[in-house]
Amino acid sequence: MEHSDTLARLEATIGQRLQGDPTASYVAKLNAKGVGKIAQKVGEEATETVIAALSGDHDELVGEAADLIFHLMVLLGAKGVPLAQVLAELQRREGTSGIVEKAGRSN
Ligand SMILES: N=c1c2ncn([C@@H]3O[C@H](COP(=O)(O)OP(=O)(O)OP(=O)(O)O)[C@@H](O)[C@H]3O)c2ncn1[C@@H]1O[C@H](COP(=O)(O)O)[C@@H](O)[C@H]1O
Repeated sequence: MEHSDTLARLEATIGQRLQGDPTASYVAKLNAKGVGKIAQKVGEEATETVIAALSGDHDELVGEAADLIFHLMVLLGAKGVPLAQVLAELQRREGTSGIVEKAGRSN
């Protein structure tokens, strides 16, 4: 199965589950707690990803990165931001340099 389709399938599943039964779905349970709780989970998973990168092993980092991306996808879904819009923004940046000239600044 193509990995490139995985995020699209996950987005569709999350979209179906957001308003689902909180006793049967983690996505529905998290969404029922509000966007603040989802955002908090993204922050926690980001921190765990950083810790895994600095002191964990390869598999730990893979797992934490998956948790982070999943929770970010839930946040985007809850906020009504289509993944395609984020991918379009990344595509727009393709070929541009990440180094931006800052006039009058030396750092
Ligand atoms: N990819 C995931 C995924 N990754 C992690 N998790 C869940 O995220 C939770 C994170 O664990 P934590 O210990 O940090 O959080 P918690 O203790 O459950 O919750 P809090 O204490 O923070 O409230 C765990 O319950 C994991 O099972 C996921 N749950 C669901 N998915 C995908 O979402 C789909 C829909 O899931 P449901 O909504 O459960 O049907 C699934 O088919 C999967 O594809």
